[in-house]
Amino acid sequence: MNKRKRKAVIAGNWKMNNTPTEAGLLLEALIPGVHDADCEVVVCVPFTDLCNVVAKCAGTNVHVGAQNVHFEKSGAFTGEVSADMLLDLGVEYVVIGHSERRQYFGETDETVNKRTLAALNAGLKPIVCVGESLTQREQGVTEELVRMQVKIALKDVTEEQVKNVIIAYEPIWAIGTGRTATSDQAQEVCAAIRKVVGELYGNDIAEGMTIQYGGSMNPANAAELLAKPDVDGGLIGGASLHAGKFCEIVDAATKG
Ligand SMILES: O=C[C@H](O)COP(=O)(O)O
Repeated sequence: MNKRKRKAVIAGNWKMNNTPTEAGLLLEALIPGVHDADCEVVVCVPFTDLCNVVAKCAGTNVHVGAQNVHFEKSGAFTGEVSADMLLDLGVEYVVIGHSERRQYFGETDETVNKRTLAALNAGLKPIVCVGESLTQREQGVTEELVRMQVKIALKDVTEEQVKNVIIAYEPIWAIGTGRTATSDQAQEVCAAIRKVVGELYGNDIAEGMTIQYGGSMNPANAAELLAKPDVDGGLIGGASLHAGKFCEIVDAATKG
């Protein structure tokens, strides 16, 4: 039993990796390795894997997420997937506003807000990503930027709904680079996020919110990052593609 204030959420973001067949093989190794985890375990997988992954995770403690959702309910939006479609498949979580979507697919704070509302209205739990570029960090605007990203993402989200939101702090310069934020840097920004949530919704809601860190989290640095009081979990990219590494991170969160 760990001493965390909040239950940690360890989410693997597979990004554009793993065919349905490969997903099945990865889960065969992963599921037994996390069965006694004392944290929430989530895998956020490509749309094409969702059906198989939901079936494979049924009856286990592994929860399933998607990596994006469209904000309209239905209609002429070729290539898009709605929140109701995900929910009907048995999906529980959805990553929204990942920096790769902001960088390569024109995602903005406004569309992040629309997707967050669509996910919440359908009953999905959004994992909303925020974070600064290296230039923004060097210019000293990290906190200001992240505050703005959080405020816009949560516009019109009700007090009841925000209890189902997870915020993932992902400094862009730490994603896939092997360059992790120090545990103090991660703590500082996660605490700033909790503060702005407190200003918007009050301290009780802010204290209950799960705030993850993401950016080159791995078995070697997870325990130190997760030991910080405002870091309630991780959004893991590269290391989530290896069952052994992912299980070690889950283990670090379990030991707390
Ligand atoms: O969503 C996950 C993050 O982008 C982190 O990716 P990474 O662990 O490969 O740096």
